[in-house]
Amino acid sequence: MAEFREAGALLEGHFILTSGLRSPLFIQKMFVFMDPVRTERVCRALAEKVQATFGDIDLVVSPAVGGIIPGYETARHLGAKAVFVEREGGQFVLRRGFEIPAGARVLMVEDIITTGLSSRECLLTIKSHPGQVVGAACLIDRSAGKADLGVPLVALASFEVPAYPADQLPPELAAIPPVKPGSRSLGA
Ligand SMILES: O=P(O)(O)OC[C@H]1O[C@H](OP(=O)(O)OP(=O)(O)O)[C@H](O)[C@@H]1O
Ligand SMILES: O=C(O)c1cc(=O)[nH]c(=O)[nH]1
Ligand SMILES: [Mg+2]
Repeated sequence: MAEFREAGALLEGHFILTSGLRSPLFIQKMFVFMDPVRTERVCRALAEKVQATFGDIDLVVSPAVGGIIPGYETARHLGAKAVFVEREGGQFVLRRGFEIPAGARVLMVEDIITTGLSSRECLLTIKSHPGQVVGAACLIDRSAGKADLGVPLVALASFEVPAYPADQLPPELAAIPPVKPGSRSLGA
C-alpha cells in the first residue's frame, strides 16, 4: 500500500466503480503503472507470491485496460508470456490473434478486485479456450478475500474498502458529485 500511497494513487471523493457500487476511495492504479520502476517492484513481489503458491506459469491472461500492464510485468518476472482480453460489445474476448495453447498453465492477473465481477468475466473467457487455469492474482483485493473467483486467488495487498449501492449512500458521500474513472461501458 505504501507504493500506491507514494504514487498518489489513493484518491478520496465519490466514485462510481465498474460494478456500479459507490465508494469514497478509488485506487488509481495508473499512477503506479506510469512509473516503470515502481511497477517492476510491485509486480516482482506479486510474481514471487504467485510462484510460491502456484509454481511455474506459462501464460498470463489479463482483462483490459487495467490488467494489461501488471499482467505483462508480472509475466516478465514469472518467465511467462502475457496476453489480454478486451471488451467487444461488452464481453471480454481474446482478439489480435492471441491464443491460449492447449496444456498451458494459465494465470489470470488483475490489477484491483472489488466485487470480482471483472475477474470472473475474464476467467469465463479464458475457460472457453484450451489451457489449464491454475489460479488468479491481483495487486489489491478491496474485498479482503470475500470475492469468490471460483479459482484460488493470490493478492499482494488485501483490505476491505467501503462500497455502497447507489440507493444506500451515506449522506457525506451523497453530498459529493460522483465521477466514474474506469473504462467499462466507454463508447467507441
Ligand atoms: O472486481 P470488480 O468489481 O469487477 O472491479 C474491479 C475492476 O474494475 C477496474 O476495471 P474497470 O472496468 O473500471 O476498467 P479499467 O480496467 O479500464 O480500469 C479494475 O481494473 C478491475 O478490472
Ligand atoms: O471497483 C472498481 O471499479 C475500481 C476500484 C478501484 O479502487 N480502482 C479501480 O481502478 N477500479
Ligand atoms: Mg479493469
